[in-house]
Amino acid sequence: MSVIKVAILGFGTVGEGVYKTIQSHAEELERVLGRKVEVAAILIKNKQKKRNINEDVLITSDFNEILSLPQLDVVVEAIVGKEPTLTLLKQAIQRGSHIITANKEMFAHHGNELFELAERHKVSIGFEATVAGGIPVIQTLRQLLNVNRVHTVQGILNGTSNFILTEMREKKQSFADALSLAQKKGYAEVDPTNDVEGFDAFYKTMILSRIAFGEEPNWQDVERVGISSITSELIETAEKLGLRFKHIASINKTCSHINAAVKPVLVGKSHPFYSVEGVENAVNVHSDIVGRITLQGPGAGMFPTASAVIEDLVYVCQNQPSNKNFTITTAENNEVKKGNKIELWLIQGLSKNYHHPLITWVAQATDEAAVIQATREEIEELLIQQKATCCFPILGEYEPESKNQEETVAIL
Ligand SMILES: NC(=O)C1=CN([C@@H]2O[C@H](COP(=O)(O)OP(=O)(O)OC[C@H]3O[C@@H](n4cnc5c(N)ncnc54)[C@H](OP(=O)(O)O)[C@@H]3O)[C@@H](O)[C@H]2O)C=CC1
Ligand SMILES: N[C@@H](CC=O)C(=O)O
Repeated sequence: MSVIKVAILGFGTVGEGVYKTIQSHAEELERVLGRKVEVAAILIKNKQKKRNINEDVLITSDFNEILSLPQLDVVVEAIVGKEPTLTLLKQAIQRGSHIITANKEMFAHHGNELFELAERHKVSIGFEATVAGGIPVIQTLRQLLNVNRVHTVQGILNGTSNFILTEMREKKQSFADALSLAQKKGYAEVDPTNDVEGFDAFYKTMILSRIAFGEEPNWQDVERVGISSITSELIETAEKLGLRFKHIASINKTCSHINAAVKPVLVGKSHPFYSVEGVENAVNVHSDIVGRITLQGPGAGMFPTASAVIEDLVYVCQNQPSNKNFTITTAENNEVKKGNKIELWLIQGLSKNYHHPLITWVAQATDEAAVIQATREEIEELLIQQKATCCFPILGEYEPESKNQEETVAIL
């Protein structure tokens, strides 16, 4: 019986998880693919590190040795950064191998280039692991929503950020300690600035936008804010109001263009993301026939990510065209012009005595923080004039948490 030969680039959290899963699920893979799957080679950087890899696997830091193997059906990429990754994957495609990547930074920047090359060489690309870890969001959008017109996609897309926010709230951990734990657990990027400043979620959002709307917004127009400014005090204040901080990406398409933002916002109990905690991610798709669908699951870590890669292994071995059904029908929202919509905000530092005809006070959390209703323009004006120190939008409805809370939070 012929065998499917795989090379894994990188043997860190993801690469090792893929290697172990190919072994632990060998029977299932053989059953579904009709052939055994064998890891032929692993590319690493540091040859001195001790690794638990079978002797018959080629371990090398020279990709040419992998390209020279007599058979190479699939190259799984789980290394870091745009280069040398892009170059290695192009070489793999040119050699006729299907590729699978977990590397969102590289894929957000160069996905289209790889698709064109893959099409010419008649190979497939799997990239499920680039967005939301173990949640099969790419396949869901690709296979289940061909006729639905998608209005909006919202998601918690960075496991590390959600983990940090949860640890800070539940266990009263400091930001630094929570980040350090996320690193130990293998959730964070090699450079965790990517996680906590929103770059990782931004790349994932761009990949999702391509799937959901067939195109991306202009990258410069996307508001990208990370969680590094969220203090324990802010988290505590929000909790008093029955709200939780979540780092949320949102994308929608209006008549003329795609809007996207990646930033910390507040959600109340009725929001589907309120209970998405720890390293979990969630993606909510709103489309015209089905309504709202929320997918939730582990957004980072060894085996959740390996799960996405292994399912992609089946997908590419069945030689699905890499770009199949990439564009699904989109609904055009006739939204009120950005900036003029009245929204709910948690605002800090605004004097209780401040009155403005266009600002409605909803609840006072502490002497320093309140929930107000205002347009984004008014909020920006308050910040420019330094009448407030910071503010965060509240998604969905705001309801005080309990009777008890109504006593402590003055509803005006
Ligand atoms: N961790 C996670 O939960 C998830 C990560 N990802 C993505 O997967 C990729 C890998 O992440 P992760 O496993 O966490 O990273 P790690 O840092 O744990 O592992 C990276 C691996 O890549 C190897 N490597 C790095 N640079 C090179 C190079 N130039 N040539 C050869 N090998 C190289 C390292 O080699 P050596 O061991 O020798 O140092 C290491 O084995 C990243 O792009 C990440 O964004 C995607 C989804 C989830
Ligand atoms: N660092 C990423 C890993 C998965 O993509 C995250 O925390 O989400």
